[in-house]
Amino acid sequence: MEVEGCHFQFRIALLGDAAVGKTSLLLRYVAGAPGIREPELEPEVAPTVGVEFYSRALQLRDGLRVKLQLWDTAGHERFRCITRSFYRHMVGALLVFDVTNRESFEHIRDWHQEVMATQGPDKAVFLLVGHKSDLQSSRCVSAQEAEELATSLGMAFVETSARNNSNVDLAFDTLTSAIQQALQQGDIKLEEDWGGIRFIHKTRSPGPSSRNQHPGSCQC
Ligand SMILES: Nc1nc2c(ncn2[C@@H]2O[C@H](COP(=O)(O)OP(=O)(O)OP(=O)(O)O)[C@@H](O)[C@H]2O)c(=O)[nH]1
Repeated sequence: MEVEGCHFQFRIALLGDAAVGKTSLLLRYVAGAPGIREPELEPEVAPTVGVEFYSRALQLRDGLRVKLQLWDTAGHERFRCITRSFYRHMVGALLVFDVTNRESFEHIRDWHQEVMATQGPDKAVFLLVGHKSDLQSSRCVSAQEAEELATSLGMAFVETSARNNSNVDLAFDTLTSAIQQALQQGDIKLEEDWGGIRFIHKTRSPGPSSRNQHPGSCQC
């Protein structure tokens, strides 16, 4: 995979039932980017209407630079036709449930199925996220059964808490690395007319020895 002077953009969505904590998880992740001060307290968040957009840049293990375009989707059923229209344009999804809400866990297969039905099997990489892990006393989904579900669906599992800032970076890093691996192995392919992954080439500025080349510009 070419690295120097180039980077990728990965489009990733957070999917899951209403109020499982998708916005809080995403706000915590975006606030944790280098140079951004962490929020002092988890803010009271309003339910998402349709889809909202965020981004964060990442440097991967081998020096590859990735810009994550992050889509926060509404969990409520009445927005489903809007969120569905985004599935085809993403390469990764965090399937989020609330460890204190059994129903949200039971709906994970439906979320997965819905994306697969829209996208086809070779486009999306998933991560199962058990959120609100700080609420241990009211937990009703064990880590073991979540692991089993993740394995049966062919994805990794991470438990997170926006309140404790626990494993937030790990969740996004795990998904990003899995996308990178799928790309390197050819399981996912770059396609001109598909926005899930964009390859952004930043050409060098012309030096004395490159006078005949067209001056390049960064398209990011
Ligand atoms: N204890 C605890 N509460 C959380 C955590 N993350 C979010 N919450 C709370 O859960 C509630 C719902 O959080 P949101 O982030 O709005 O959930 P959402 O999944 O984006 O909801 P929709 O936009 O309706 O789909 C809010 O009251 C949050 O404060 C967490 O890690 N721990």
